[in-house]
Amino acid sequence: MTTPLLLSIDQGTTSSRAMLFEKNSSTFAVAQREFTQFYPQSGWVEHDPEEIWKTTLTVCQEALATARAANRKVATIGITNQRETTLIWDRHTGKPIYNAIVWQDRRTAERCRDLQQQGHSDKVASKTGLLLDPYFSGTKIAWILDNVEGARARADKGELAFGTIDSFLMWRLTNGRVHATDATNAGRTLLFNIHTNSWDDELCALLDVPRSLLPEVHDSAANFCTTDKSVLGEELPVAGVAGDQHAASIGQVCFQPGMVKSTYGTGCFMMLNTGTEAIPSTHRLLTTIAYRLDGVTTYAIEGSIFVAGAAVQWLRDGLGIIQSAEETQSMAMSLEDNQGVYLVPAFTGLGAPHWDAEARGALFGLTRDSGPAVVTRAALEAVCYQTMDLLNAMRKDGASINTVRVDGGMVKNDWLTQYLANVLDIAIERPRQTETTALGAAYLAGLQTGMYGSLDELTANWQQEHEFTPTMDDELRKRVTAGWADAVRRTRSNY
Ligand SMILES: Nc1ncnc2c1ncn2[C@@H]1O[C@H](COP(=O)(O)OP(=O)(O)O)[C@@H](O)[C@H]1O
Ligand SMILES: O=P(O)(O)OC[C@H](O)CO
Repeated sequence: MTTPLLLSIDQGTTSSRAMLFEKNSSTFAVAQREFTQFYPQSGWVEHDPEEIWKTTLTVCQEALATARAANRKVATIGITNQRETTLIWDRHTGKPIYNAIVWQDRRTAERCRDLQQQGHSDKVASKTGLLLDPYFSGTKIAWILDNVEGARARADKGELAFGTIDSFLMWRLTNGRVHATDATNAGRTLLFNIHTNSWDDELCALLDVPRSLLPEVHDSAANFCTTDKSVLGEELPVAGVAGDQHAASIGQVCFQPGMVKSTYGTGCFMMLNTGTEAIPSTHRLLTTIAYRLDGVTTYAIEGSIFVAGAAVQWLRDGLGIIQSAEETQSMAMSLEDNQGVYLVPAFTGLGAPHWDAEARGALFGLTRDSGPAVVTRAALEAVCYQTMDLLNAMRKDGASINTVRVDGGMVKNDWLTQYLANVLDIAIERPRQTETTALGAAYLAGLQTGMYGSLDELTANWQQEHEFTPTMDDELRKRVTAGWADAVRRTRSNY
């Protein structure tokens, strides 16, 4: 008998994807749909929750149809999702009361500044590992409650539910029977104490979020729910849930302290496993729950960059200077150097280690000769320099890092991955299976349902496809990284 497949739902910032994996981590099928990004005001980013649901349902149905056509059984579902993105819906109808406010959205910057000025930063950091930044869910929840007519009163009456996207999908997959999330997603709300592993009343009061809104929090591998037959045509257990960056760490099998992965999707997120100890960063990185298994929390230090692949999308959809993301590779390669041009893609502010919500993007060093290729190259280079800033901050925090495992949509770009090795001056490992986010969620579900007996079994599945080693001379590295540092300095809101 053939081994059953694992279905992973990867609800990302720009697309919803369903992937079927074999037990050995190879891909059996993929279905994917992009959806609309809404930018209603400067610094605001929203998604239509019904479009998120519809695209997710469609890709799941397509993947399940592929399995059925091949006479293959699907054992379980894992869910992974864009984190922090905030939804509030009516418990009775399941209808969201406002669009999803996306993690990149900056509308609560002023509220965060007020909280900082009132002296709440240290308390929030010590309980949540996070900073008071609009990136996280807490202030977005309060914004919806205070700006949608009647919402606060309905929340006080217990009529509304809050969830990150995983929570919303489980609600819909079960026709409203289950309101749950996992510890990694809960840990990104500013309301969850990552040391006691529970919602924190003091933080809920500080951010003005009623406790009645919040979902039940489980381990990342747990019996979350069983899908309703009327939704997917069959009852399937959802047995693994994790925020996408945490899932990517699992897919990259970063189970040992000191192991690092960096994922290049819409944003870029670098995560360093620090074991069962939560280590506070002294260089403006986040302390986060890497995963929670069997009630034991493994922690990580994370560097978060808001714009990576999003810069490539801007070249395509905003400027119209490329037709497809793939073209960026040949355009970057067509130039011998960057001609002194730097793009700081602070479209929605700067994330780690700067945390400057008011900064906005800038291009430096343009001349009359600067054309599409140099701007394209600057966008790719920016992704690498930003990763370098994160690596340096991790090193200043005391980490000893010799290799970085990379994944996500952008790392198919060999030029980018080589340039990353060049500016970081370390080896970059690209795995055979680069869909590590979806894979990580599948692994969690497989662990819970007994398909895998241990983390070691997952580790044995990981295979390197290519190692990129540095080829840039020190002098050039010094020159380009100094050029970047100067561009960032001039982009800061306090410049
Ligand atoms: N060959 C490529 N070169 C550069 N960027 C790419 C390439 N292929 C995809 N991308 C970028 O990667 C991103 C998609 O990665 P993905 O991991 O699917 O993102 P997400 O999960 O955030 O939606 C897009 O922003 C796209 O522009
Ligand atoms: O959609 P991605 O892959 O860029 O990930 C989004 C992150 O989870 C935001 O924190």
